[in-house]
Amino acid sequence: MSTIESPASITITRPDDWHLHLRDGAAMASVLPHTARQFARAIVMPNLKPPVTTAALATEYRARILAALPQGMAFEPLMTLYLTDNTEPDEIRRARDTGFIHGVKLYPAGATTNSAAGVTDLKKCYKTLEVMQELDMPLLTHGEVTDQHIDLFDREAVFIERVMRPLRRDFPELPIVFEHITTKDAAEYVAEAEGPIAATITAHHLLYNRNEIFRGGIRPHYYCLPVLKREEHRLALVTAATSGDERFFLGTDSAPHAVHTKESSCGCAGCYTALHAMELYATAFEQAGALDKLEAFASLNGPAFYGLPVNEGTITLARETWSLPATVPMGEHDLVPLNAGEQIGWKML
Ligand SMILES: NC(=O)N[C@@H](CC(=O)O)C(=O)O
Ligand SMILES: [Zn+2]
Ligand SMILES: [Zn+2]
Repeated sequence: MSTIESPASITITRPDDWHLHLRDGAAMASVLPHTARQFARAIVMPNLKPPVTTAALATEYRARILAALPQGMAFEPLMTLYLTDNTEPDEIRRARDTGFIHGVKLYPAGATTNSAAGVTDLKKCYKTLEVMQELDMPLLTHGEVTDQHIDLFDREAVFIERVMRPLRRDFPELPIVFEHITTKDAAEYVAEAEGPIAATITAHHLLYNRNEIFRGGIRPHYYCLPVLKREEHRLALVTAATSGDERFFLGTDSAPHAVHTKESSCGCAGCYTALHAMELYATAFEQAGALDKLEAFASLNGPAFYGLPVNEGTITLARETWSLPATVPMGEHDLVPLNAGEQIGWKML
């Protein structure tokens, strides 16, 4: 692609989303076309109710996704399993045998949306992790400790010390994706660690710091987990994403929630960006003067880590201003996308 700083458009290899929430049923049917328009493939998170804990459940979930895909749209869901204290090692073998399950997700119990069935103590999973390491099955981590005594803004940094370092010492060959990193600590850890480790970065964590949650009042659509951090952390994430380091790749963490569950006295965590993800990433990369690094981050580094082919075909993003809708349907409800009603300066054609 072009390396000119302010091109009228950019064309890159068709990208993938390496961290996505699609939900299920009617909600999934409403949001799926947004992602399928933007991305060829996505790593589909397993935090349904009940969670996707077995290869059989993932097989059924995948079939429901493919059945909901509008005619003429090409999209490949890359499935994941939800790790629990009781996941059997043989379940990993069954998952590997499907050929379409590409990772096992660690949700520390209580860390985020639908994580109640998550892992209480990683030591309980060691036999299963051994098989994952043997089969080269990536562990995808929501990297926050759940200790209520730890300040919310410090939970990712503490996770590195309490969970990630011991885990990587015990399983040095296990491929790990540190999902949706939000801190300088995580960006530096991933850049410097030995062995097979990578990280996904969301568009909203590249564009916003924590002020955004409180600008002019409390703004629930900017609340996600891990929560937005200080500006110095945002800058470190931009540096990592635009560095060309192949350990960093795109994961939107687009997380649809019905509007009434976010605009509430105890609102859910999650930002919806599936509608305009590539436009947001282009904005962030342009601000950093690094549009020429967008293709590696969005389309090349993820497949290399997961051992999958790079997509065929391209997408074009044009410098064109358009407005995000105030809401979009989500099953029988509506959701409010991030940047609802705002203008954005790039448009995916
Ligand atoms: N990111 C979020 O704030 N929410 C995600 C869960 C997650 O990725 O932690 C969701 O499922 O809604
Ligand atoms: Zn998460
Ligand atoms: Zn997520």
